[in-house]
Amino acid sequence: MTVNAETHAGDHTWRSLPAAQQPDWPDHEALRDVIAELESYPPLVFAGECDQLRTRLGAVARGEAFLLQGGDCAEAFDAVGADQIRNKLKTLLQMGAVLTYAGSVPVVKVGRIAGQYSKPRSKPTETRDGVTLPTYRGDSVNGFEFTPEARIPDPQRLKRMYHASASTLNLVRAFTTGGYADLRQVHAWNQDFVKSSPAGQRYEALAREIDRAMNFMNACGADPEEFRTVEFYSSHEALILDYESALTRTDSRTGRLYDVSAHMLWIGERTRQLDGAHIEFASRIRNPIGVKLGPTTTVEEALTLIDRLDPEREPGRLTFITRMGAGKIRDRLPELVEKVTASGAQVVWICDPMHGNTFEAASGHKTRRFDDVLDEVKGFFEVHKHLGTHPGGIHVELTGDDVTECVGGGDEIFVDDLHQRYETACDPRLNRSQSLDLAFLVAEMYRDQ
Ligand SMILES: O=C[C@H](O)[C@H](O)COP(=O)(O)O
Ligand SMILES: C=C(OP(=O)(O)O)C(=O)O
Ligand SMILES: [Mn+2]
Repeated sequence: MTVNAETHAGDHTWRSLPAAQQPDWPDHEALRDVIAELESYPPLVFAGECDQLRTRLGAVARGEAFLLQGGDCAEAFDAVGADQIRNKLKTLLQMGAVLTYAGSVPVVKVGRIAGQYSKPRSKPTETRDGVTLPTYRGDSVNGFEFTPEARIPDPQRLKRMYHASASTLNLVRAFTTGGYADLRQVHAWNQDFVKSSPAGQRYEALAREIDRAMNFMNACGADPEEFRTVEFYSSHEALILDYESALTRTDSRTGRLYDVSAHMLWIGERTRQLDGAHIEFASRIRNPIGVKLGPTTTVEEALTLIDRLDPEREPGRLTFITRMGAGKIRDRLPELVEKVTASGAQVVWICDPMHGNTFEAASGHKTRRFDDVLDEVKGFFEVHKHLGTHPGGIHVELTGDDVTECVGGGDEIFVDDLHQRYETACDPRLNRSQSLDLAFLVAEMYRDQ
């Protein structure tokens, strides 16, 4: 074990700085008790695993690998079931297989999973039929149900977040190392899906090619054990700093701090203020860090973020997750990439084509068009191709379930279909077929690069 769970050394320099988007906990004593309890809990991940992910992301930064980061917008406590977790994982593994094989590139797989329970919101309250209540801020804070009781922030939920993360991660580790993720199962991940969907059929054809390639390698004497397990990492937005800092521990090997709630943490668009608590917190931990960059990001901000978060200029430490919107990426991204590259920093650039493309349908559903998502990814590839830099990956909101939350895709979903299976607690996710469609299209773009 590489983390000494006994020496809790939660870092508290962030406490003197303004922290955006923190819950208004009504009972501070209860919060203090919860923090003390969380501080005694064992780590969910080990420092050495975070270091390994940083090494993998270093390869992405150098242009030798591609990052696939995806999962729910908001995980929910009542969705910690084997089927839902397996479906999500299956979707990510299928996307990974498509990108690796069709894109001919090693893929680093990171889930928005086992900790993605906290949401920043654009408004503090929500009004329905004349009733105004605090907004839902994720299961770690309050309940989704639209009642005054459910919407009161309850610090006990932070402990449920820990336990839900632990159960999820345990299952993810079992699936990814216990044989289910064996590349020889490449067809099995597609059963129940193939017949019904064009994306599934396209995937089946690719899986047959992968089979042939593996038979060839076996015949050449390659070790089949190589394909038995898959490296898979967890990540979430580091939003509720009381939780993240309670899970920050000193690594006994190096004496440095790691947030052991996930392998990778990212700072959101709404909390990345240079003089704010979130960036301060992120600057103190050794995990790989992501920062979301929206369309208003200036070159100065990007360069200062690098100075604060990656002072040693270590490839793999810092990932910029751009989320400009399909209409803005071709205009906003070039200057950022150009100036950051000219500064000598080697960050990972990945594209979140979801958060700049959200709109409200006439039915009131928050949704995204598959075509806008695709267009933003295209813009991302175009910009990097033009500058001769590496399009390092994608960051997507998806689920393995057959939901109707985003419109378009090969198995077309129309605006009028949205109500059918609209299950997200926050933002609209790509369903399995839309996710696979996207993976095939991204693989083509990567190959053309
Ligand atoms: O990912 C989450 C959302 O984009 C974020 O919570 C803002 O959503 P809102 O505008 O509905 O509050
Ligand atoms: C809130 C999110 O994104 P952003 O910070 O980019 O708005 C998210 O990733 O769910
Ligand atoms: Mn979201």
